[in-house]
Amino acid sequence: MTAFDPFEGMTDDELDAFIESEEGGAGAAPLKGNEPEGFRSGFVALVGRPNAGKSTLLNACLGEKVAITSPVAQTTRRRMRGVLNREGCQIVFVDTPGLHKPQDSLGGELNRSALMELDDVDVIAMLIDATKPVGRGDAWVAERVKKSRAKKVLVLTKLDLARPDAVSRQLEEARRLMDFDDEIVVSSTDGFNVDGFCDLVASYLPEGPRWFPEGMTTDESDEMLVAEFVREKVLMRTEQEVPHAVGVVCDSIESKKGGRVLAIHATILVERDGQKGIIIGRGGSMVKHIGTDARRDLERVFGRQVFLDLEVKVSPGWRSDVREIHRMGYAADD
Ligand SMILES: Nc1nc2c(ncn2[C@@H]2O[C@H](COP(=O)(O)OP(=O)(O)OP(=O)(O)O)[C@@H](O)[C@H]2O)c(=O)[nH]1
Repeated sequence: MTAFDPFEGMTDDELDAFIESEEGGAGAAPLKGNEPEGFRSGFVALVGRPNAGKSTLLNACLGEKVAITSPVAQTTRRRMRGVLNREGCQIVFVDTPGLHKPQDSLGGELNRSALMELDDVDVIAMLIDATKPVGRGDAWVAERVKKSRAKKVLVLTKLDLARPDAVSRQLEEARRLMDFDDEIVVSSTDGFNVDGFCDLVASYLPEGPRWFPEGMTTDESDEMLVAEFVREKVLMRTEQEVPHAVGVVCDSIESKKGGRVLAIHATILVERDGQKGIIIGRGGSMVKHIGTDARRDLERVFGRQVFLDLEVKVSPGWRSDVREIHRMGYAADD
């Protein structure tokens, strides 16, 4: 069962080429389509500090939610691609984990995953939050971005929250970080300049055929979408150290009742018994809320009724175990 069939519309030869080239994308062969002359296609990485608004901008560009978002820093734990097909171009956005000073193995792996993208894309959109002072964190990101040969676009986010004088100040500060090829201010929640942002990055893409079939929105598997939507609901409903200690694995997705119902089992992993108690809640109330919230989103994504069974387990110190981090699908090479 797949919600987004990544292979839809591909010939057998294209499928072989796609599989051989490590899931397609940067470094892979483009599809041989019959795009009109002048068709543009390429990769745009969204990078920046945690919470800068990368995943929210990705969802706004695509017009549907494929990446989870939350007020908790370091929500994104995987490099995720979102494909936007417009007249005359295909933009493959690459959402990356926020770049930050790592506190544990998970943080280190997240940085590595984000940095790996920088050399392999056509455009880097460096996002800076209009409401937070441009600081050492942004300078650190800029130093890494500078080394890439990609075109560099400064994107000032959350315009709806900032005063006009603060926006001008912020732009001046951001321009000092590096010589950007272009700049734009956006509000992803209001939709302000989201189309303009797509036009701008598209203008820097090289001419060439599509990289992904037209009907495809994301390269995430159904299992990963389930795990991420469940994790988002945990982030929304819990506080303090709990969100960072949570990992989610989707164990199974079964089609039932002639395909009308999906029975999904997922495990929420935490590091300590106390965190398990918080996730389960009094009389199981918290995990029930998380399940209800996630089920609503998943029914929309999969377009059918979902039965979601959640289990909570303790896996001490998983964030310090690189193998466990990768098994859960977080960070580079996954
Ligand atoms: N008001 C407003 N809030 C925004 C906007 N863009 C993002 N946010 C909020 O900012 C918070 C962080 O957004 P994300 O998109 O998750 O940020 P991110 O850069 O992907 O974060 P990491 O996963 O930590 O790297 C969320 O609470 C969003 O709702 C915007 O344009 N306006």
